[in-house]
Amino acid sequence: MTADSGDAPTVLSELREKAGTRLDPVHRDFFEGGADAEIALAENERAFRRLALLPRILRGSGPADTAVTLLGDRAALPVFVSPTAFQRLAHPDGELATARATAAAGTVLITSMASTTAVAEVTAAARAVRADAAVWFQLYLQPSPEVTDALVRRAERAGCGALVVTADSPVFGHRARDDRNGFHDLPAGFAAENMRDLPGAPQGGTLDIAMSPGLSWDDLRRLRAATRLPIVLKGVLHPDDARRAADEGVAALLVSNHGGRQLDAAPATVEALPAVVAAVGDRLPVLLDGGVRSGSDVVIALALGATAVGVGRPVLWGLAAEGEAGVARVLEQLRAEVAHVLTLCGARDSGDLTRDQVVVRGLGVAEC
Ligand SMILES: Cc1cc2nc3c(=O)[nH]c(=O)nc-3n(C[C@H](O)[C@H](O)[C@H](O)COP(=O)(O)O)c2cc1C
Ligand SMILES: O=C(O)C(=O)c1ccccc1
Repeated sequence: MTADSGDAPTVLSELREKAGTRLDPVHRDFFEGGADAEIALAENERAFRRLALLPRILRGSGPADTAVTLLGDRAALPVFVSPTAFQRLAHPDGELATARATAAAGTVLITSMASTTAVAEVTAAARAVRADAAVWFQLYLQPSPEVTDALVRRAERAGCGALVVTADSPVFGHRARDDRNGFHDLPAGFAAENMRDLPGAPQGGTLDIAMSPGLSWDDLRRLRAATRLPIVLKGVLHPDDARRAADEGVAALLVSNHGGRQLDAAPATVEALPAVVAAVGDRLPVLLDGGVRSGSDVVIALALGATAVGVGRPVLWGLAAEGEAGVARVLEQLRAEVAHVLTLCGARDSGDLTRDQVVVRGLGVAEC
């Protein structure tokens, strides 16, 4: 039996399958799952498949250059690692393996506030591989400013180059798989290591990560005043919020629906991207994550105006399947695919791509 057309196995899909055989099914559901009916989760991938790339020809573009600059950090590929929680549940080396592989690939790691390894250990592992490795810290603003401040100091001391503030989680999304499995906490022997020794934390234990619907632009402004680190706002979908974020002095935006794990009715991120780019693309870098599974997906997002894109689950698949080597394989595969697709599109780099090169599949008949 052959796979349905469009479903041929890829390096990433094979790592996903291997991860599935290695993971505890409860943890696999936690990593793979989305909110509610998992519509946003499915649509992130499907929306890329509804788009096509119109190649340009005979442009003499030469070999592709996949490198981009992200907030002053050089990335060898326009793909960064999006923050994902609890990586030690995927592999014993957890966040350390991800940090080493990402540093070796020469791209940016966004490490989660909900990591099972302390941020200082994550940055140390990355820097041991590459002295100038870029690690950014993902932050959920906490209702207590003292707690937020302590987390920011921790990220600063660890040498993080930016704070990535996740703003799409005024409450935790409903995850039906986790509810069914009764998965709501880390198992014994694992902890959210960044949450130790914070104001209000129990002696020897960790403070729970709070999500709060009370947070506002005022809280973001307070954060800006409390740090010199650039701030990336994660979870932007509405162009008016993009404009407001730019007005507030945010350094970059990350168009994201949290991998379909928060608002299930949220649009696919690649469908939300063009309006955000139109609103603020000339003022600050616009990043995207959600559903990126191939070099074509990356190039489509770049042609629509993204500076770079993030991958969440693909990194977890590599990690669960093969540890550090698996994460390295995911990033190398995407780098090679991006280079190949750029060349096939007649582009040396993302600056050669134009918006008109992205078309919607299935609408071509009207033009005939
Ligand atoms: C298992 C898992 C854990 C996640 N944990 C976090 C997190 O701690 N903080 C955060 O901002 N986003 C988190 N996300 C969302 C990712 O940063 C990212 O937006 C999403 O995974 C991108 O979609 P993709 O998985 O299709 O690549 C998580 C996603 C997954 C799948
Ligand atoms: O699962 C998630 O998507 C997530 O963001 C998260 C945040 C805190 C703890 C665990 C997971």
